[in-house]
Amino acid sequence: MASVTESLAANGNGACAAAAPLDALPAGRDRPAALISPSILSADFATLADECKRIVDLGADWLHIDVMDGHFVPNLTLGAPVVACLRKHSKAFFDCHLMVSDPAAWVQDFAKAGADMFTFHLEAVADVADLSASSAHPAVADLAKAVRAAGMQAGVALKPSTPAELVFPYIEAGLLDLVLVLTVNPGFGGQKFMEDAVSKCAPLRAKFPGLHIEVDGGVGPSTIDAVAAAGANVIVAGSAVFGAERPGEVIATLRSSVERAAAVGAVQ
Ligand SMILES: O=C(CO)[C@H](O)[C@H](O)COP(=O)(O)O
Repeated sequence: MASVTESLAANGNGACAAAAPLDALPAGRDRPAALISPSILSADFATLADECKRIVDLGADWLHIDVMDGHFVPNLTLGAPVVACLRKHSKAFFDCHLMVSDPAAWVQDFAKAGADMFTFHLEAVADVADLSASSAHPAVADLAKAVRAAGMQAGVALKPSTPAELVFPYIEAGLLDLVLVLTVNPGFGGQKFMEDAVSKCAPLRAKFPGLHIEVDGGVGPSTIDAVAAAGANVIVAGSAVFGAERPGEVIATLRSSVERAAAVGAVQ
């Protein structure tokens, strides 16, 4: 699997190239395809395998799996054993978001369980005060490398209060496949979308045109246009999809908003 930086190098858009002005990006330049990743946090856990199949059949590209340890966030969900059970029923891309205090402890278990993306929180691995926009923190870099070495793609998640620039060193070093921008404080589905937080996507998209930028929290038909305009291409939606009368229509609405924004190319 090529890393983001390898892909950028291959298509002539090195990650270190000067960022284009936000309003001057050529239409669709290298932005990865729209991917809709419904969060199974809002599914009926009693029939999880059936819920996963239903939502993939209705057009979901990935399945977003929220893992919470009751410590990093004040809620408990599921762990690697449940992912392993789901893997027996689904070939879908498992987009796992680890809201846990010690993500390094779970890399091998999630790899064995069949996770495809392992996204850990920057704030769980180092004190935000010790992070910098210009140099990589060894604990974060080592964890991203360990995720890749275990055969998964590596993602880093940012709480709403964490600046986007703190993740730049790891993208520039070619260590990340995805950055997850939280637009709610992590822990629960069904919260109100924080519009301020989505503005973090714009500098990421301007500097890293080929990066997967995922937005999660309060995303649905009424908020997707702001998310898409900011440059996100991977869309997580829990209650808006699983709570809908016609989830397939919601998935299609989310996708077409991202595709429209990518065709225009600008980020706001
Ligand atoms: O990470 C999460 C919460 O920590 C969830 O993925 C997210 O909040 C999705 O739920 P909704 O779309 O209902 O806001």
